[in-house]
Amino acid sequence: MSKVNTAAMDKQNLTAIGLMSGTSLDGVDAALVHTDGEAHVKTAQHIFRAYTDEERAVLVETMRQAVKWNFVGPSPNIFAKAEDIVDAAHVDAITSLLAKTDTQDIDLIGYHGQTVLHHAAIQGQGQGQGQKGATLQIGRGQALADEFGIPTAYDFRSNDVSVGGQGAPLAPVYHKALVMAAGLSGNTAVINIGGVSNVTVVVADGNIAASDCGPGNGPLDSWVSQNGLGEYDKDGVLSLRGTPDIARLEGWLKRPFFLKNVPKSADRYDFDVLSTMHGMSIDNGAATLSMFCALAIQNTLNQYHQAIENIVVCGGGRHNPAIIAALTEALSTRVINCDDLGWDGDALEAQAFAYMAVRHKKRLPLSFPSTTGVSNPVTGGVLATPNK
Ligand SMILES: Nc1ncnc2c1ncn2[C@@H]1O[C@H](COP(=O)(O)OP(=O)(O)OP(=O)(O)O)[C@@H](O)[C@H]1O
Ligand SMILES: CC(=O)N[C@H]1[C@@H]2OC[C@@H](O2)[C@@H](O)[C@@H]1O[C@H](C)C(=O)O
Repeated sequence: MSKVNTAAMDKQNLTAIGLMSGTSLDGVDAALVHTDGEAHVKTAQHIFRAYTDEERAVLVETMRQAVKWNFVGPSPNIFAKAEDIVDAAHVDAITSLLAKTDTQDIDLIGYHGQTVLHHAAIQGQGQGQGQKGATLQIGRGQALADEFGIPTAYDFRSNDVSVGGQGAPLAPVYHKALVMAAGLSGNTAVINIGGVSNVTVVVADGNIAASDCGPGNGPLDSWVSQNGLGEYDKDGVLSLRGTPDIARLEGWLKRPFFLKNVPKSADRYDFDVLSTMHGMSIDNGAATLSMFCALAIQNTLNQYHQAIENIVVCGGGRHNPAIIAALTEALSTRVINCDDLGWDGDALEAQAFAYMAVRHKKRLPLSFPSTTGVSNPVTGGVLATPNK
């Protein structure tokens, strides 16, 4: 199958499929975007392809082995099997997306892959002056390029890490485009609550700053599944019944991650608080973890010392009323569900990688000193061109 439109490559607006398999390991989001990689963004269809329980079990085990491997020596054998699963799930996702659209001329695919291990760069005295981090996203860009006959940008984080950046978050450049198009007045924070949470502050003149905040739904998901109650706290039912343990929260918030300056990045498994939760009821544990997510976001926003008029929330955590209530209380302000601005909060990260694929193609920067701590704005991604 070939859907490449090489003649269209030079046009200002390109059509790209963006793909994201996030730290929650719930599945793959695929989204279609028409964009010039700058101010013009027109979003189209989105689909979600869930991982099966068997697939998720392999990915969870892969991450467990990745932590032990720690980037030292040959990578664990399970990585190849996990990469097959990740590639195949993305092929399914693209196939379903293409079946849902009349658009035939796809110029690019932006393939994030699955992060299996992420070590943040250690901050130094100046931007980009510390010790470099390391990051690994599995998923073969060439496999998708060959399968669909569409050039595929992948490995978006390595370049930033190689020049001393945190390698994350990268979505801020897309958040900026959405905020500017929405015409909100005043400063805006876009908060993504996935397995890990992150924020982009877009100030009224268009400058951006960003950082990971810390735990999103990750620890709560682990608590729920460890207690045999499913994959996540659906609609916040458990959290809403419980009472947060303030003393525990105060202790958790003294951990090194929270003492670092923005911009900083995190791995889903950087917050091993579950080992300190023995004896808690399921409901109180869930309530405490929902509030942990909210306080981590508050802690990050406080570092900007800036009035923020609009707080916009996207990512799966916006579906959890306990997290939203805790966030509203912590920030003493109303939070806006991004869907109310006409954004699709479940598709946003996939859209961001479509947008970034186009920026890669145009050699535009993906990250900035104020978003990942790199010394200078840098682009990112590697391009796989179809062999057939
Ligand atoms: N109805 C719901 N009620 C409560 N929580 C929900 C609901 N729907 C989704 N979630 C939460 O959202 C999570 C998925 O969010 P999302 O897809 O944004 O994460 P991700 O993209 O995998 O993570 P990251 O952004 O860290 O890469 C689920 O694991 C769950 O915790
Ligand atoms: C290393 C990695 O995969 N980080 C993810 C993760 O999930 C949320 C947060 O942590 C963010 O930093 C990033 O993803 C988004 C898409 C980003 O780079 O903006």
